[in-house]
Amino acid sequence: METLKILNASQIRALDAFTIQKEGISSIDLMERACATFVNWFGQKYFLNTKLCVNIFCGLGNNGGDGLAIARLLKQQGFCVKVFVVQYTDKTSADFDINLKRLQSFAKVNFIKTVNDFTLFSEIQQNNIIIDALLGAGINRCVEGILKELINTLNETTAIKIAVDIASGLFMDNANDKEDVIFKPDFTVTFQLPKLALMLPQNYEFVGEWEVLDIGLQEQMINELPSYYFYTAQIFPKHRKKFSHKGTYGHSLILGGSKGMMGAAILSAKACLRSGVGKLTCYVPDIAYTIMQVSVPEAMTLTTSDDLDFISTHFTEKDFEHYQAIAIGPGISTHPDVYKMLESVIIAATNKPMVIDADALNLLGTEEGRSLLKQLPPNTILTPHPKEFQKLLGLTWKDDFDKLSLLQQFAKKHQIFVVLKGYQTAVATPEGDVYFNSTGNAGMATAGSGDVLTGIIVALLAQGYSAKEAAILGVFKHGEAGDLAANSRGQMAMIASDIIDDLRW
Ligand SMILES: NC(=O)C1=CN([C@@H]2O[C@H](COP(=O)(O)OP(=O)(O)OC[C@H]3O[C@@H](n4cnc5c(N)ncnc54)[C@H](OP(=O)(O)O)[C@@H]3O)[C@@H](O)[C@H]2O)[C@@H](O)CC1
Ligand SMILES: [K+]
Repeated sequence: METLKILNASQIRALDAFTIQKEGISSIDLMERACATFVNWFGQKYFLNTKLCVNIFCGLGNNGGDGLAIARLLKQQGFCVKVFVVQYTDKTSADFDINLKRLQSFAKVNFIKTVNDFTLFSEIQQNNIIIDALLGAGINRCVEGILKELINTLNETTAIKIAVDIASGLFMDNANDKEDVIFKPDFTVTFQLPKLALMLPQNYEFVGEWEVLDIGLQEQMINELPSYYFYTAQIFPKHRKKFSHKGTYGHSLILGGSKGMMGAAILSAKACLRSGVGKLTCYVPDIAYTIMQVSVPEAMTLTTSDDLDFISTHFTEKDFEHYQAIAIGPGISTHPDVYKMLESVIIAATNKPMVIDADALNLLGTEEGRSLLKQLPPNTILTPHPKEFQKLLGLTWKDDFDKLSLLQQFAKKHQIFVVLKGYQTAVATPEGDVYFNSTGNAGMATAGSGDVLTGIIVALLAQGYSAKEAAILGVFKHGEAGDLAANSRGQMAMIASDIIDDLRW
């Protein structure tokens, strides 16, 4: 698994200082390196597009210093560059001063002191670019005064907007107030490591697309610095052995379906079979026996003869002895008898890897259901979307940072894995770590998508992947398949079955 660690602003400052000391360079050299990397990225994106006018807005700290160095380097490459320094205070950083001198030796720098000076850039048009180097990691309060006016004005232009390191006004490690004024970039180009603020849905319009540029900060220290947060850049499945048979890859049991919701169980079953499981048994309501047999011929099907629309069986440990992993939830309905069934499964599944989804989560998210949470076998995987997670908690959150912290506490308290679904799905571990996913797209916000994920995860559990591997790898491959489906049809045309069709292992 390739992950990027997410560090907070003060850790990044320490990493910065350590790199400077370890390499025996000065901070201006590191700034130059970061800016050269940025300009290289920019050049690849807008290669020799000399019609573009690049308007760079600089603050007075090191983020502003970056802006000045980027201006110089872009100018040297033949880009049309205009530079605006906002004088909101008299205090400047040393590296800002050096870069201002370097730039002024061969280019004009415009200074903005009041709103009247906004006429200096009034001609910024659609095909132009705005680079935001006003404030970066050093932000410690919301923006006010001239900075606020400027950011509001820039946000109104139709130019392509790029933030250096992080959008000005956006806090890296904690929540902004709703009223805060923040730059709204199309791209955030951030140095070395992703930042926590980039992970959370509430910040989407203040992040845009984002990319990390490696500026060569010391790996050794990155590895040593503690963090709860990681970004899963890549993860691969294990190789299948040449001398293997279906018994090698485990037997999954999916408990799913009820009248009118058999599709959910079918999608889980198909996704499970497409994810390398050796054998699959589906336990479905009596009325759905034929539906399942016909829809998924590769799966074995079990049922009762009670003529019911839902599963109301009371399971015991013995019922599960032939299975390596269990999934429960897709389409099971929230009938009170189904709750009793779920309770029996949770009690009987001690020591069985298990994934719990959909209606099973709705049942656990009731007053009565929440008391069952403490009986969940350790390492059970829950896969709620935010609404289901809210029910499981029995309370709501102030903002996404608060939600994240509640997620960590919940996973720790119950010693389980929680897959909080959404863009950049967060997988929380019993240790309280969180892995944000890098694959997936908005086309996956469609009925049945979650059922597919459940099928993938239970297949991986049955094959002997640990709960952590199954959750992180499952989420990653689910998103990757979603990206393939979106590439071939477009996000709006995608349905959950396309995600199954596009699974590649
Ligand atoms: N780390 C790395 O690896 C590298 C980092 N690099 C770059 O350095 C950037 C960080 O630079 P930085 O520390 O100088 O902070 P920056 O964001 O420019 O702020 C400057 C000062 O503004 C102030 N201030 C705070 N909030 C404010 C507000 N709302 N409104 C007004 N003022 C406010 C506050 O000072 P205060 O007023 O509190 O004394 C603060 O000190 C980083 O994002 C990256 O671009 C690269 O060059 C090289 C590699
Ligand atoms: K910025």
